[in-house]
Amino acid sequence: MDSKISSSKPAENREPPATPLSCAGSTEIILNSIADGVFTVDRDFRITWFNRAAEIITGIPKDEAIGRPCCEVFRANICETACALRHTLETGKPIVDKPIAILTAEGKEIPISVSTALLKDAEGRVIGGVETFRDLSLVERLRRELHRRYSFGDMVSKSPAMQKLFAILPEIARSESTVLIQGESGTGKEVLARTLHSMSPRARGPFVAVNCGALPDTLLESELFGHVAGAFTDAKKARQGRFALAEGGTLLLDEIGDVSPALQVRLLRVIEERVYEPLGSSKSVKANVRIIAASNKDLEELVERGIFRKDLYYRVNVVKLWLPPLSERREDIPLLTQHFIDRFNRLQDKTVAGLSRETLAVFMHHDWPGNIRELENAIEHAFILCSDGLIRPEHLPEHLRAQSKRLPPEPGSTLKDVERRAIWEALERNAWRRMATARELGIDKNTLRRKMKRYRLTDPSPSRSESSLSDSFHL
Ligand SMILES: Nc1ncnc2c1ncn2[C@@H]1O[C@H](COP(=O)(O)OP(=O)(O)OP(=O)(O)O)[C@@H](O)[C@H]1O
Repeated sequence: MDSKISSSKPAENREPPATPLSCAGSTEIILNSIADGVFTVDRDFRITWFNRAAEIITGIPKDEAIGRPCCEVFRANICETACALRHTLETGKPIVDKPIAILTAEGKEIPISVSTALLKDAEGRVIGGVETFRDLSLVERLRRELHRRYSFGDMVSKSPAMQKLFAILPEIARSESTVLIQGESGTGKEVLARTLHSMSPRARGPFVAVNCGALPDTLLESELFGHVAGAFTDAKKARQGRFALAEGGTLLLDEIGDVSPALQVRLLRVIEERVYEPLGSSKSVKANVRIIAASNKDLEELVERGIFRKDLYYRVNVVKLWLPPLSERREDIPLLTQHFIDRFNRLQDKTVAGLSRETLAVFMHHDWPGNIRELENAIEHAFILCSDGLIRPEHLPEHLRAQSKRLPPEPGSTLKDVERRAIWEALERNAWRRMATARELGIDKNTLRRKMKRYRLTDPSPSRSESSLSDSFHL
């Protein structure tokens, strides 16, 4: 992406122009009428042209800007370390929509996105660079407002079901009732339990989580209740259990549906009477702990099947909260995505701006069996390959990348759009077998081949694409 703007200097002169570049009349009118800031620099990074929006965004009049080094005028947080224009002038490569911050003339920091390109004269010689920039203050304000409206502690969601949940959480947090959180794996049961704890009067006390499904029965028992020295062969010293560690705070019993019948009895007692005995001890210990239980299994069904005690179920099911799977709250995908991008940008000091259109389409079509954890992992994966700009399908984990090839073409209303989509749908119906597809569409196979080439329709399945090539005809 090269930009050509006529220079007032003779083209053969390789020295940076001493006088400002002048845009041809109509170009200048156009550049001054757009909302994006535009400025050009010579090869010494001195500003040679500055449009009206650049004056408005930076608060610096054109006459003051022209001739000065761009870092003095622009005062961006990347000027010293990662100047976008320097990168473009040194590598010849443009930068697109890099989010940065600048200081205005009033000393106010504002977020902007910048794009850069080489500036060439009429003969194609590089005479400097051009930078366009967009004020993101409003976008940022709206984003913060959205975040405020749709967030609750560390959780974000705009889905109606979750909004209802957020509305009752403060009251639930204030009470001492035992809470049961149900939802598929990765839907946020632990983060919800933490949120409840942090909003409760016990917030200054500890939050302790124990995954009851991860330990065998005997270990889990000593993990929960602790043991005295000599309680069993390896118990050289006494050890506190999770109930003791959670004293004065909240204990999350995660995957409670996996607890054995014997241990269910012990849990029932501690929940009912708030006392327990460490292993090997006959002395009862008081437990001042609020209990939150969580399960990705349907406890009611486990009760019906006789796997989970009914009385324990009623004890933990005082307040039941259900977290819907991500596939049932797709409206949350963009919000959660931005939430994780912001978090990884902060943690990894990167400037990833968001998702490309294709990536967003992949995310919106995927079923997310691993729910929010899977989404978070996909974005973390993308951050390995992407430091700034937009996350594109090639940055995604393989299983998602493969899906990007499966997406239907963008809807459109021109005859070409409609034809492209009809061919894609017929190919999908016929598992991308061209003979069968051509037959269904009533066209000859060479016409189908030409149209597939024109519309860039390729078989998304690599293994099949070879066989479908050989079973019908060769490109
Ligand atoms: N509403 C949300 N907003 C932001 N982040 C969320 C939300 N829900 C879940 N997460 C994040 O998703 C990840 C998985 O959440 P969490 O561990 O709480 O799920 P879980 O249901 O307890 O999973 P499991 O059943 O496998 O233990 C965590 O990193 C959590 O911070």
